[in-house]
Amino acid sequence: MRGMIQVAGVIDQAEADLIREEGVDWLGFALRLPLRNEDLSEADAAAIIKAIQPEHRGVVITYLTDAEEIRGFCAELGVSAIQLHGDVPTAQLRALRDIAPDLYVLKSLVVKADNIDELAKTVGEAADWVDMFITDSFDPATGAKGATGRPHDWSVSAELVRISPRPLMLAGGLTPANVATAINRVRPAAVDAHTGLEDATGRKDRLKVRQFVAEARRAFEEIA
Ligand SMILES: O=C(O)c1ccccc1NCC(=O)[C@H](O)[C@H](O)COP(=O)(O)O
Repeated sequence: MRGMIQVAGVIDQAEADLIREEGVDWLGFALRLPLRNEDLSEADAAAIIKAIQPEHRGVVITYLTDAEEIRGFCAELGVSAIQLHGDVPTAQLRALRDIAPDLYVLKSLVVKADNIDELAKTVGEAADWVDMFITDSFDPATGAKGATGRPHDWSVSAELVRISPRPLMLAGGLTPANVATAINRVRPAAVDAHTGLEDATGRKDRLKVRQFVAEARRAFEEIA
């Protein structure tokens, strides 16, 4: 799985349609978050996910950490992929693989000022139980570990790509203007963007999504 594009923070059916029409592969729905309100209800997310055709995929982005709870939530929503953004113990990742072997699991690696050793250790410990890692940015001002709109030190993500036995998705402050450079520097298997594709009202801007997809596809072809 290489050259994959995810757009996160879907807020309703119209936005999901826009993202899909512009050629994005995966649609991320942020639910059960500690720091901010969800953009949509779980019932609305489930209805949108149900209508997603097999060439696309709905991914639930959450801070849940308990394997049983994660499995139950995915079943309720009808999703086949989960992005775990919290500090999930390795034992819970292993338990999740045991009870939901077909669930595609992405595990976040939140890049801070000096935590590359800790992230490398997580890659080593978690790789057997996850399908993909996602590097994302930390905002020290708010404590946010996602949807920060801030790029991080891409050399950290590049090193994690080098050592990880699993594919890695790059996220954090990506925009149409920087995604090609980011792909060339980090050489990830996938990219994700959220706030960098929004307009002034907080909805996804069609032109920004279109440009992001075009720039990312071009860069993925260059590094292939
Ligand atoms: O998408 C969210 O609302 C969200 C909230 C809390 C934690 C993570 C969240 N999303 C994870 C993502 O995959 C985002 O797209 C990623 O953090 C990149 O966001 P941005 O820097 O705004 O492009």
